[in-house]
Amino acid sequence: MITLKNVTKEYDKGNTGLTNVSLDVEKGEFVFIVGKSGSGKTTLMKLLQKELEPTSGQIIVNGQNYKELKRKELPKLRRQMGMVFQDFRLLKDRTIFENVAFAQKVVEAPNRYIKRQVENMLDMVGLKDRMKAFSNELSGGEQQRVAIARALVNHPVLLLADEPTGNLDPVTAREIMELLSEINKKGTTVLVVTHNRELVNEMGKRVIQIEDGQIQQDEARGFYDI
Ligand SMILES: Nc1ncnc2c1ncn2[C@@H]1O[C@H](COP(=O)(O)OP(=O)(O)OP(=O)(O)O)[C@@H](O)[C@H]1O
Repeated sequence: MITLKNVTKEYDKGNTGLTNVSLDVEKGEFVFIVGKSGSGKTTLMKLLQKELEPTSGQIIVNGQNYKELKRKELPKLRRQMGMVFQDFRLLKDRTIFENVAFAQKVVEAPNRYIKRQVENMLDMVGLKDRMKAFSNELSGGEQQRVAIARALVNHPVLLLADEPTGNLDPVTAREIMELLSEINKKGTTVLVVTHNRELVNEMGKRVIQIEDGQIQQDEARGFYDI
């Protein structure tokens, strides 16, 4: 699903985001990305979204070599990926339904189809009965569920989550991580950047540890031992 070959990302003024990173993630995997602040985790996520270009090396996601991708093919690539962030990033003046439907409107699906899809997604995250509420009427955990529904409504093959539990209390964080795990069990490949040591150690998933822009450790049933 994801292949990185000798990927280096240097920022202006000589700051290095990643150095010579090679990595393979198979379809259907669940992977935690851990590492200290400034180690390069967000750089990796941005490279995968093609928000940043690597200085050198190759990135191939879902069979698409980023170097060969034309600008007009970018929206299609992005639709194959769902994104979830620490700060939820919902539209505050819109209802829950509209927040999720918005992602579908972008692909110009027919209204009846949109309604069914949005309701299915909100049902999956346990918020169908709140779909007329506004996002500021929801708790942090509920807002993150909406963000997850929005990320999945176009049926992406890959879900990228950057610190999805960073703003949540421990109980809610566990619920959100379990939801991501359930989504993964249904077939979506999931990458989660996190500082949540307890949940990483509990869940027994693959853990890739990044240190100073390089992969320090990559273990199938890893631990967060930084
Ligand atoms: N836009 C930028 N311009 C210059 N340097 C940058 C830029 N973005 C990141 N960096 C540098 O690249 C390195 C990796 O940063 P990155 O944001 O990927 O780390 P991170 O592991 O996501 O950190 P955190 O856990 O704090 O979010 C850091 O040294 C950072 O200062």
